[in-house]
Amino acid sequence: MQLPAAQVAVLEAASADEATFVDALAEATDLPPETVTGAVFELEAEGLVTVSERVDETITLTDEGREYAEIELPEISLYEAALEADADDDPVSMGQVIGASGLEGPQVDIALSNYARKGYGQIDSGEITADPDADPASDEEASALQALAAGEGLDDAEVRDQLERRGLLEISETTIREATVTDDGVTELMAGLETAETVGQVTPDLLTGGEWEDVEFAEYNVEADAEQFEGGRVHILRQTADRVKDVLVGMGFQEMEGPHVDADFWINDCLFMPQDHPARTHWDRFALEQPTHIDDLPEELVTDVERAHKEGVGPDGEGYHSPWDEDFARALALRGHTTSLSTRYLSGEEIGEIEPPARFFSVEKVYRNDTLDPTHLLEFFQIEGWVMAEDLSVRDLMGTFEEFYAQFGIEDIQFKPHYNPYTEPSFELFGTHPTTGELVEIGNSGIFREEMLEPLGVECDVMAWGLALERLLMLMYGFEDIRDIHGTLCDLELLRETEVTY
Ligand SMILES: N[C@@H](Cc1ccccc1)C(=O)O
Repeated sequence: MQLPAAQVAVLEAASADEATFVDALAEATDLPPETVTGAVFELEAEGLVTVSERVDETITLTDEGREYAEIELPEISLYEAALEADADDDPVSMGQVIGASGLEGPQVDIALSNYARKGYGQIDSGEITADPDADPASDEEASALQALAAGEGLDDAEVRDQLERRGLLEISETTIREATVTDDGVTELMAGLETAETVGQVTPDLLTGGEWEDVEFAEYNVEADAEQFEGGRVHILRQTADRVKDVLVGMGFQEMEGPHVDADFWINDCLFMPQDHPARTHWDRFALEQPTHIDDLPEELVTDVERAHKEGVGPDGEGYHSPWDEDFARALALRGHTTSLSTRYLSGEEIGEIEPPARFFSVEKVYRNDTLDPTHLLEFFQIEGWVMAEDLSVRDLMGTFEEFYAQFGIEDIQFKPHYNPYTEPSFELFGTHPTTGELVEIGNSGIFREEMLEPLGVECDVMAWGLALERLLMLMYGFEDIRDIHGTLCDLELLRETEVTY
């Protein structure tokens, strides 16, 4: 029998009595392991050897993991500082405890995001408590890091996954293959093997000399292990945002654009949000220090909005009967929702008066001073949208959402009655998380009230919404913590491997 040189060498080096590792065959034949792997598969295809394989895992600590194994986990430092500050009796200021803990930079985030999860205590609105019964000495993640640093293994899969997610260890997998010569292989070996010359690479000489016509070319081995390349790619949030835009354009919507920093007038007053509404003080807006106020507001609109706030609209109108201050409306802030774009467009300020029927959307960033947690970020993307047409009803609103979300494979939208000062009726939207099965709030919506539309000069119905792009991603890709896709704690593997297929 004639076989390529590598196969002859491998078959001769292998044994019929026991399985031989590819690495051992590589050493015995003096061939690179990938060549041996290729040869082994080809011999298997000829029925001359059998191949068995298993996947071996090696766990190694990252630099950060090694650091925590030596010093301690940031959440433990935070816990110790909180205990020291007597946080087991009363909640104490988080800033003070962080200062005392000696944690700095990203470690603060890391400590905060693991603290409550691991039962060290609670963090709420700038205050921290420490559970006196928590015991850092029995912290499973800390013990696992120490065991790994000491060269021991780690069997607890849950702890291992958690540490991997935290980027404290890396798991690499290698496929180990072994070959055993079959009876047919033995027969061929006894009969004597001849070496067939094969050519792996076409050269200019082969081509110009015409030799290529007579040589035998080596076959491609598509199963050989190859190096994995991790190039840059578009973030799944961006990919999904682009997809959302495509879907909305497909549904007949036009895109709105506008300032990230805007006057409260456009963000709140035009939405019939009373100036003493708790959200306007406690919504923790990010105010601007420089400049503090907008220069221009359309005068006539200011008068009409003020009147709606004070007296309401129509003959039986009811306003808020509370003071309305133009200076307050001129104050600048990072927008807490993109409904500021909707008020700008509806007022005619952006592209002139809009005639019904019309549909507009934006997929843009908004800013809220929330507490960072698995479902809340301080900056996130809102899918804003509105439809202006005669005689709109809640059926139109729900139908639009069903059509929109179905494009992303989400077919079980649920609605809950809600309240917004600017819509009546109002609905929150929920979807089911694919892995936890929990209901996740994904948006807020409603039909704009007269008190909002009349001053803007809109004479027909407008239904509108603000949906959370990141929450849509959670439903689509099944991750449970928004920080898996954003920021310093993101899950690189998830970002690398998630296919955006819709
Ligand atoms: N502005 C609302 C969303 C919304 C927009 C338009 C109408 C109703 C609700 C929010 O941020 O939650």
